Amino acid sequence: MGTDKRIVLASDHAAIGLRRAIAAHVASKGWEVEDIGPQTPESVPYPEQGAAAAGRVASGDCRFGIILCGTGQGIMMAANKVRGIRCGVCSDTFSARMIRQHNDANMLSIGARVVGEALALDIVDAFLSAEFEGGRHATRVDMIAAMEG
Ligand SMILES: O=C[C@H](O)[C@H](O)[C@H](O)COP(=O)(O)O
Repeated sequence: MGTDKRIVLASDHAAIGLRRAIAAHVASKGWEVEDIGPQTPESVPYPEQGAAAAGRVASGDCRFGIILCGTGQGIMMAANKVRGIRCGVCSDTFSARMIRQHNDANMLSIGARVVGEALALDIVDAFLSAEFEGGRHATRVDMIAAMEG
């Protein structure tokens, strides 16, 4: 299977259960899942987990990344420090679709203490089924890339 159907998942300790549910869900949709963990409930710092997942996307080894922490915010901040990563936190399906269509996001972050499992799976589906629209949006995404120096 090529990298176009490979997705990396990672979380901190606050989102293990939801991460596993998402992993099973995307695997059932035909995605090859690389799950960075953690697998045990001990506290793990979200910056390390976000950076690890972002590295897999930035390297081109994974097409997308889905990351989770309690709010989705901290791990998103860490992932966006990695060159080439565009990650948004989503608690609704509209935003999940729009960060693909307008922002060409390559990572999605979800807060496990914010949204329930059913909504989280819908958010994942919205993200993975949307396509970047290019055009005027590409110009703006290029401006973000230019900020990376
Ligand atoms: O943005 C940070 C995340 O929400 C973390 O999951 C959260 O800060 C972890 O908190 P705690 O260490 O109290 O479980």
